[in-house]
Amino acid sequence: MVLRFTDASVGYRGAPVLTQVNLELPAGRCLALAGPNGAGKSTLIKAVLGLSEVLGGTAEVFGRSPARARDLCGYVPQVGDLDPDFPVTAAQVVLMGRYRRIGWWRPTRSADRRAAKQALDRVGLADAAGRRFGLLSGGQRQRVLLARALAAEPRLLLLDEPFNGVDVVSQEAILAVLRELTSAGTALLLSTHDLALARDVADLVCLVNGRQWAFGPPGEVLTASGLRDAYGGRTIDLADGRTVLVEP
Ligand SMILES: Nc1ncnc2c1ncn2[C@@H]1O[C@H](COP(=O)(O)OP(=O)(O)OP(=O)(O)O)[C@@H](O)[C@H]1O
Repeated sequence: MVLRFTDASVGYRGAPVLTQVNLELPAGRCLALAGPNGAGKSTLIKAVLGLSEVLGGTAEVFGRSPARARDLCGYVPQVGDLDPDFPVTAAQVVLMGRYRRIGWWRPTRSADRRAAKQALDRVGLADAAGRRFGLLSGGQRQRVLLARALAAEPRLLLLDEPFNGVDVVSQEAILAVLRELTSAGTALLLSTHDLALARDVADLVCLVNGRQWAFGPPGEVLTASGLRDAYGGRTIDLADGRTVLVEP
């Protein structure tokens, strides 16, 4: 199993942010973390990376503690978390994805540069290699960050709100890569506010808000009553079988 959380609580400096996490993620599957702002989605992603604390229960990543599985995981942070003025090209950002393998103090080899180029190609941005990262659109920057994670050839890829502020072209490019990854056996954990997207792309959904409210296939988790419980809001059932959430 790629991920196995059992009665886990995660948080910072001893204070839990998200409790009662019980989930499993097998290889080649996509798990979406859904929940409102401040629900603890990023904190759970950081727990998998060993960047937030597991305060109770157990959290296994590839059968190890998160810190010991770090090299098997790739991470695509929220675009807004990065400083766009940092003076680097798209290709240099992607090359950073190789540092964990080669050590940042060692010179990159042609194999690393080739892997970085292939990763940029894969997200449809080969032409943008020499362009300054901060001058790319939000969607293009998100794709560059995806390419950086791909360059490390992870077996588990974590993506924090990968579709926030991303246009349709970039969203389609990202979705196509994510589908290729799961077909090749890579596991995905992504957070999203977009419940329709979670329903469409994920094999499994974990609904969180301070605690885990539900975990399972989208059809079982994203029900009107499940969403009402987790969000504490109202939902409207549409004729096409979808449920729309009305924030309180
Ligand atoms: N480094 C930190 N130290 C202490 N508390 C934090 C830290 N990062 C986040 N928090 C708190 O943890 C709670 C959950 O935040 P988190 O970012 O995990 O939620 P989220 O579901 O990802 O939200 P959003 O959808 O807004 O990104 C918030 O109350 C936040 O203030």
